[in-house]
Amino acid sequence: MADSIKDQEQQHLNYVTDQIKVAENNFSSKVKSTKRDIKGINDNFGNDVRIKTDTYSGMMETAMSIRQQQQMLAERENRQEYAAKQLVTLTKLEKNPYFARIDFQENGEAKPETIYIGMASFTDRPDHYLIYDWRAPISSIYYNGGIGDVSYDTPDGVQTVDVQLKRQFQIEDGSIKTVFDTEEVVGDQMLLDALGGHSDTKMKSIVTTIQKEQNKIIRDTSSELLFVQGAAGSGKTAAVLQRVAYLLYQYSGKLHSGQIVLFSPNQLFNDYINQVLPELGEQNMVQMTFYQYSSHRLPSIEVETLSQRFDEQFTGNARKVNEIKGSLDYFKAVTAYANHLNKEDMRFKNLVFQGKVLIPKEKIAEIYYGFNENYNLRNRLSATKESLLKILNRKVRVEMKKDWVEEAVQNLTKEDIQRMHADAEEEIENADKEFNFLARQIVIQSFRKVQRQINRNHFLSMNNQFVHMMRSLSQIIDLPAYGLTEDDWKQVVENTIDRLKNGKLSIDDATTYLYLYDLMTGKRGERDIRYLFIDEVQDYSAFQLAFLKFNFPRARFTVLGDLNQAIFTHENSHKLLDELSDMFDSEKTSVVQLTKSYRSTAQITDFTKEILDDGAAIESFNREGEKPVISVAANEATAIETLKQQAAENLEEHETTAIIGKTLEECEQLSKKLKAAGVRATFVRTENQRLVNGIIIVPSFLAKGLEFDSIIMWNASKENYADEDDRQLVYTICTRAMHRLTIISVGELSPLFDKVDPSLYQLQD
Ligand SMILES: Nc1ncnc2c1ncn2[C@@H]1O[C@H](COP(=O)(O)OP(=O)(O)OP(=O)(O)O)[C@@H](O)[C@H]1O
Repeated sequence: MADSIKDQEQQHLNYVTDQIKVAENNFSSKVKSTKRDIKGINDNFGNDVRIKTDTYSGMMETAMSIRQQQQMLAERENRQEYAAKQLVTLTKLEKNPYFARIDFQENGEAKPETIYIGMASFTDRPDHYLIYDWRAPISSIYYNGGIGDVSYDTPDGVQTVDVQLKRQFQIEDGSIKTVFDTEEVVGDQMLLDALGGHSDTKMKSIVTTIQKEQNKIIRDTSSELLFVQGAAGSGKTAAVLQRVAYLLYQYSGKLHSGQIVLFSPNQLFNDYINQVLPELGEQNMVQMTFYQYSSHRLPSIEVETLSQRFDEQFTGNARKVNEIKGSLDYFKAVTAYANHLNKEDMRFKNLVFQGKVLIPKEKIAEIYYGFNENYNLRNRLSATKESLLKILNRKVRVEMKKDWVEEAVQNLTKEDIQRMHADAEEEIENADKEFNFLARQIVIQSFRKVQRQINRNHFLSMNNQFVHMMRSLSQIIDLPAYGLTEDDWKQVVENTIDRLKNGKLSIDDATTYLYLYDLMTGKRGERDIRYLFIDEVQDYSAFQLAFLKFNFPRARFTVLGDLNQAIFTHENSHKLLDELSDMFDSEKTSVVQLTKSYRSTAQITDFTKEILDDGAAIESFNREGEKPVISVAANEATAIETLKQQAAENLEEHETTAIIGKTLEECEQLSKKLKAAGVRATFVRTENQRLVNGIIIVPSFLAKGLEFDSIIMWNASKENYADEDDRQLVYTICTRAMHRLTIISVGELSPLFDKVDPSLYQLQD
C-alpha cells in the first residue's frame, strides 16, 4: 500500500479521533454536571419540599412536591446514565475507531459515498456519520461482497450498490498499523491474522472478519426457526453471539438481554463465551444448561448429571427405551395422557394438618371432577384451589373449638397478643370476643402451611401421577414399532419407580416429569422470552426440544448443531432436523450450512474430517501447521513419558494445552499419574471450574464447544474407543485443536482412525 494512502488515512483517522475526543469532553462534562445536579436535588430536598400534613390539601401539596422532586431526580439520573454509557463507548472507539472503509455508488447517484465501519456508530453532528456501527444495515455491504455489485437488506427492501473500494485497517491506540485494499468479501489475510493467534480462556468477537454465510445467520430477522448446521469450528457459536449483539441493536428499546436465553452444553462453555457481548458493548443474555433448567425446577429430585449421563452405556433394550423417551411420539403421548386427565385419573394427596387428614384426597377428586366438562386442566385446577381455600376457611371455626387451641391461647405471652392485635387492628371489647379473636388468629397461623400447600399445588400427587402415566403410555405408544414388548415396558416402569423412590431421575424422565406437571397445572410458558438459542442441539432429544418450544411459546428459535458431534444422542441426531421441522412452520424455517472450519489448521481439519463417515463436505481454511501426530505406546509408562514430553514442548510454544480423556474417572487417574511424574496440570473435573492457561486435563464431555492451542487425546486405544458409537466423540475431541494435535494410544490404536489416509498424519511408535 502506497505510503501516501496510509498517510491520508492516518490524517482522516486523526480527524475522527479528535472529534471523538471533543464528544468525550462533552459527555464527560455532562456526567459531571448531572452528578452535581443530582447532589443538589438531594441536598435541597428538605428545603424544596414543604411538608404540610395538618390538612388534606396540605398533604396533597406535599405529595405533589415530593413527586416533582422524584421526577427531576429520575430524569437527571437517566441523563447521567446515558452520558456515562456514551463515554464508555467513546473511550473504546478512541483507541480503535473503525476497521473498514467502503466507497460505493448508489443507483442514480452522481458521486460515490465513503463510509467507515466500526464497533459503534459515531456522529459529530446530527445524521453526519463519521463511523457506522457494524450492525447498521449499510454495513452489510462490507460482509456481503467484494468489489462490484453488492446487495444488502434495508428496512425498505433489498438495495444493490456498486462497491468501488474496500479497505481494511488494523488500528492500535489511534495509529494505523496496516491498511490494505481487497477485492474479496473479507480478505483472507485479515482472517489469517485473526485465526493465527493463540487461544484464550475467553472467546473473542469476530466482528471484523464475519463471513458472508455467518452474516446471514447474524442478520436473520424473519425466521421462526433458524437451523445452523455447521462443521466443528465453523463459527456457529461465534456467529450466534454476534447475532445476539445484532438483535439487541436492531430492536434497541424493544428487546433487552433478559429476553434472550442461550442453552449451552455446560457451565464451562458459558464461562468461556461470557466476554464476547461485553466486548461488543452489550450485556450478556441469560445463559443456562438444560440440566440447570430442569434441575432447578425439581429441587427435591436429583437429576442425572452430565457426567453420569455420559457414563451410562446404552445397549440393547436400554437404547430402544432411550429412543422412545426422546421421541416426538412420546411427547405427543404425554400430551394425550394429560388431556385425558380432564375426565379421570388425576391423582391427589390428602391435605394433612397436625398429622391428621384435614381434607381427604377423595374429597379433592370430587371437587376437581365436579366442574363441568368445558373446564380445561388449568381452570379446573384453579377452581379446585379456590374451593379448597374456602373449605379451609370454614374449618377455622371448627378447629378453634379444639383443646389445643385453648391451651395455645392461654400460653400466649403479652408480646404475642400485642403483635396479633397490631396485625389485625382489632379492638378488645370483652373477654369472650377476645378469646375468639386470639383463637382464630392461632388457627389461621397454623393453617398457613396448608394454605401454602394448596396454593403450590401440593395436593397433586405428582410422583404417583408420573408412574401412572408411564404405565398408561404402553397403551398409547406403538411399542413394537420401537422393538419393545409390553413386558419390556413394565420393566422400564419398575426401574423408573426404583429411581424415583431414591429421589432420582434421568434427564429424559425429568423432562417428561416437568412437562406432565406443566400440563396438569396449565402452565403457559415463559412468554416474555423472545429469542431462544440452543447450542449443540444434536445432544438434545426431540422431546426436549418440543418441551422447550412449549415452555418458550413466543420465542424465535436459533439452533446450532453439528450432527457429527452428537455425543449423547448418537444416531438419533440425524432424525432431529426432520423432527424439528415438524414443530415449526416450514415457511418460517431457514437452514444455513457452514462448511468451512476456521478453528484448526488445514492439516488438522483434513485429518479430522476423515474420521467421519461423511466428512467430505467439510472444507479446511488455508492456515498451515504441522500434521497431527499419532503415537502408539507399548505400555502406559511409555505413553505417560510421551505425554510428558509433548506437554512440555507445547507449554514452551503455546499458551494452552488440553489433555482430553474419555471419562471423568480416566482423567482422574491420569491426573494422579502426571502429578507423580512431576507434570503440572490443572484437572477440570466439574463444569463449575474455570479454564486456566497452561496444561489442563479435561474429560471429553466437558470439552464441548471449547478450543485450545494444542490437544493431546489421551489413550485413543482400541480398548477405549472400540465402538462405532464413539466415532463422533473422537471427532469432537480432535476438533478442539487450533494449532497442534497429538493422539496417544496405550496399546493398539482405535480402529476409528483406520479410514484416515496415513499421509495425513505422522506415526510414532
Ligand atoms: N469469521 C470469523 N472470523 C474470525 N474467527 C472466526 C470466524 N468464524 C469463526 N472463527 C473462530 O473459529 C473458532 C471456532 O468458532 P466456534 O467456536 O464459533 O465454532 P463452532 O462451529 O461453534 O464449533 P464447535 O461446533 O466445534 O464447537 C473460534 O475461535 C472463532 O473465533
